[in-house]
Amino acid sequence: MLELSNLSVSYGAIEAVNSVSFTAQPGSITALIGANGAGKSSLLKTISGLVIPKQGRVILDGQDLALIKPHERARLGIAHALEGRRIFHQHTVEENLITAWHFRHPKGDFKRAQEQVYSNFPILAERRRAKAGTLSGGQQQMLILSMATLHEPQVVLLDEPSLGLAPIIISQIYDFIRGYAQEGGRIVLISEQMASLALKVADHGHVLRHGALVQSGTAEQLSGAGLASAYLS
Ligand SMILES: Nc1ncnc2c1ncn2[C@@H]1O[C@H](COP(=O)(O)OP(=O)(O)OP(=O)(O)O)[C@@H](O)[C@H]1O
Repeated sequence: MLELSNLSVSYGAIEAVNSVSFTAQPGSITALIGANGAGKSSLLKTISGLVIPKQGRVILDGQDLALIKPHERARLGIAHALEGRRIFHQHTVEENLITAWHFRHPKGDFKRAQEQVYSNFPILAERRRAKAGTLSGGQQQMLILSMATLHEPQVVLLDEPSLGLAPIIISQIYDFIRGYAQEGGRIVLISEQMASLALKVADHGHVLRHGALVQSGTAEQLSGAGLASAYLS
């Protein structure tokens, strides 16, 4: 279980996250919903360790992560796909996968992991020798998700994975994320500006506004009336 307790983040005078607490269970997807600047990315960064909170705790399976550096969190099984398509554009699809594999000092079998990627997203197999910069936005997002999940991390943080993608690609990507969370009992957190998209894939949602949680519930509860007005203003 992942537990966020009373987390606050500031950048100088800017309060990005204000006393946020919630838990996320294995096998479930949690959506962080909010407008531009609501604090979603900052919250995800406190979990992967890229941002040090002003107060509060991040606890994974009972372990307080306060003193654990980002690269050590990655080895503990926390993967973070940052906002924007951060891949090596001049390298091929296969080279990007190899880089992601070696980045985390694996002991396992790369070939097997790679075949799993190509079975999840056959288009990546077709384009394995293409430079990543020549892929479509959807294919790049598939590559990013594949790189983030290559080591089968226990916790996956996805910052706006659907941004700028066509609905058919979004549903393909979300199907993969759902399977990844459910089949392996993993914890997935997704940040999304579009509540309707996030709530289609998530089990639970938390609405952030100006850094604070203003609404929480199951996806079904949040899909009801009143959500938009809670966070769009
Ligand atoms: N490195 C930084 N330095 C200063 N202010 C920052 C920094 N990163 C974020 N902020 C500010 O913190 C607040 C929350 O930003 P954050 O990126 O966490 O929100 P968000 O909900 O993820 O928005 P977006 O969807 O635009 O990424 C905003 O006011 C933003 O301008």
